[in-house]
Amino acid sequence: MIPELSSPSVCMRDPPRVEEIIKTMQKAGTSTIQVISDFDMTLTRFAYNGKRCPTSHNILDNSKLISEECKAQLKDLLNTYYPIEIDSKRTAEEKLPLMVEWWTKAHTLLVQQRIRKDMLQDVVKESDAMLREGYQLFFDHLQEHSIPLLIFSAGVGDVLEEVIRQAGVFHPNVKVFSNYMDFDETGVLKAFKGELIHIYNKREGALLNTGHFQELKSRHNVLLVGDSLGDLTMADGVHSMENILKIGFLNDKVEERKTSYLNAYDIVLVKDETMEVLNALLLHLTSTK
Ligand SMILES: Nc1ccn([C@@H]2O[C@H](COP(=O)(O)O)[C@@H](O)[C@H]2O)c(=O)n1
Ligand SMILES: [Mg+2]
Repeated sequence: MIPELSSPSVCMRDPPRVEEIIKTMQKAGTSTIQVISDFDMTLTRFAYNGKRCPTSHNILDNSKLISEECKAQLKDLLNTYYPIEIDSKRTAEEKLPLMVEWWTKAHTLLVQQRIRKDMLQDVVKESDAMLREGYQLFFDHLQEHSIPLLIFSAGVGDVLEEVIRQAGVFHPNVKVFSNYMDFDETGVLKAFKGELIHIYNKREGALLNTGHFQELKSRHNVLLVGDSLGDLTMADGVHSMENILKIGFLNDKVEERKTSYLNAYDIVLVKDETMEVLNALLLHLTSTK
């Protein structure tokens, strides 16, 4: 049906079921579809030329806005908590309080750095942030077909918005739900706004009062894209969902995590830094034949 689904990076637990969902969604038409995607390591690359690409947090962590002492502290946090985040032997329940601890400590350190809002543009420009190859087609195609894209991220909203703005793809159909910085009247970071979003609370609760899914209540077919098992709850608030196709990028610790990803995601893209499969799927879903 879609040749790209036979590429070596694609793994599926139940290919006939995937085919059935795709057929049903294509038949229902573009006006019934919405896309919900994670940001870091899903819309952005995990690595380039053998080197890790930064998350929206790391873009700040590695920037000129952060003192050397604070950089070392943020790196220590990353070295302590990231292995826990991707540890396949620990349950989500075990990890949750530790993830809250990571995010809270990192945000406290960032606030202490008195980051200036007007510097964010430069910091993103000077960073190694990279959207996945094929991002232009992905964003433009969704926009052309008026398909809403919700980016649901536990990263830093102001930074990730700047990444997509600088890439020229922050189209009107894109909404971002993330951790936003709160600046004082002089433009200096004083806190993070609202309820903390970390990788294990991406669900209805966080979006409940925003009216987002209420506005999209006629879009019963969801394409969910993520890179963490925590991303699987991003569509929990969708009204009367009829079909959901879950696509997961498996970037790191592939052998240890493959089984759990195959059990949770319909399509698993293993060490695939591109949006080729996702785009082929979108082109198929929006075709009329
Ligand atoms: N201080 C932190 C906390 C988290 N991260 C990474 O960000 C990712 C979350 O963002 P999503 O867009 O993927 O929701 C998460 O996977 C953490 O590894 C970080 O880099 N620094
Ligand atoms: Mg992610």
